Amino acid sequence: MIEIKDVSKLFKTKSGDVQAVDNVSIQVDKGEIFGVIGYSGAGKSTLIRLLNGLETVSSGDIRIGDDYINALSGRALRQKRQKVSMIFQHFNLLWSRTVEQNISFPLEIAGVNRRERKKRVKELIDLVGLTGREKAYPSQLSGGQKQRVGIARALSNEPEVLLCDEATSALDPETTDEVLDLLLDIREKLGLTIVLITHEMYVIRKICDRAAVMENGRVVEIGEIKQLFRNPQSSVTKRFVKDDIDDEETNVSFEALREQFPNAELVKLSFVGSKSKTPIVSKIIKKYDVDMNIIAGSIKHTNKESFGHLHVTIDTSPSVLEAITKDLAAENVKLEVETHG
Ligand SMILES: Nc1ncnc2c1ncn2[C@@H]1O[C@H](COP(=O)(O)OP(=O)(O)OP(=O)(O)O)[C@@H](O)[C@H]1O
Repeated sequence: MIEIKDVSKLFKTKSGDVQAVDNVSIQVDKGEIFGVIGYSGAGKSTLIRLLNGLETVSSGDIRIGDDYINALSGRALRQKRQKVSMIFQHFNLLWSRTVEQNISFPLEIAGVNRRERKKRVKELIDLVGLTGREKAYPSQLSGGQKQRVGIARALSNEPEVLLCDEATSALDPETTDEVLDLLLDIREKLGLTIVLITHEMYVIRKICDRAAVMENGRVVEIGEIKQLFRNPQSSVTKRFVKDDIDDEETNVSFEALREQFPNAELVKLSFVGSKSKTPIVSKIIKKYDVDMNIIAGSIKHTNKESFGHLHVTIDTSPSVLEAITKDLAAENVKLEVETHG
């Protein structure tokens, strides 16, 4: 559906050249929710603006559907933009227009007749759950409702791709969840392909199928969400994953534990999906006759499955620990030693 091939973007500024996007290649399948995550300045905004032709590539190609975005201009580009629409962090609504007038606006520009517009606007209002709020002005809506209007407006011309530019960054956690659920729902109902950029790993985990991690304009890691969480490779991915996983309960103080269990190994067990239900810990305790204490644990959910971590102490010899590590690996549970006893 989307093919970004060897794309670079260089900005020439008075204070020198800025390589905002550096030789990036990404493919996104039809119906996929693909996330791009990175800290400020990583190049996410530039990349997403290249996708809808708001910026032009310095080199490389971007294909969406049958069209090469960099080969389009003028009317052809404007038409393509109707099929590659976008929602924004600050909603970008027209403040003097009501909800229904905002949603109708792109249809007016596209020359859709009044009757058709009315029908389409009603469908979209139902789809995003704003029935009853048609005549409200943006200033009368909550942040979540404003983003719903943004989503409905972006969907008005039946796009193939929806680009989300930090779409939930201005929202509180509960409203973020509502908007993310709406995006999942829309993907389900419309088979839409979604590309989102964010600096929040939570957003990636909650709805994306795959993600790319950017740093200094480059993609440093790309993969399925499960893989990024289970086995992050780059230091920046590790930081994002850690920030998302480490809630207060799992913030284990290793120093205190070392004092409490001076002879034990402190280990982290990571598991995915159904394995979280099998009695792996009790099997290991019985088989090796070892003492294990569960210190902390957490389970997180992605749009496909759950994965979790258990922090435990094991009082045993290095050779038995090695055998346990192998047994667990066969069950798809990763054992990492956190501190040495
Ligand atoms: N129009 C521009 N002219 C010059 N430099 C730019 C321009 N747009 C972006 N940059 C630079 O390109 C780099 C990448 O910026 P970009 O906005 O794409 O990153 P980002 O990951 O989206 O960060 P943020 O979340 O802060 O927007 C930064 O160094 C930025 O200063």
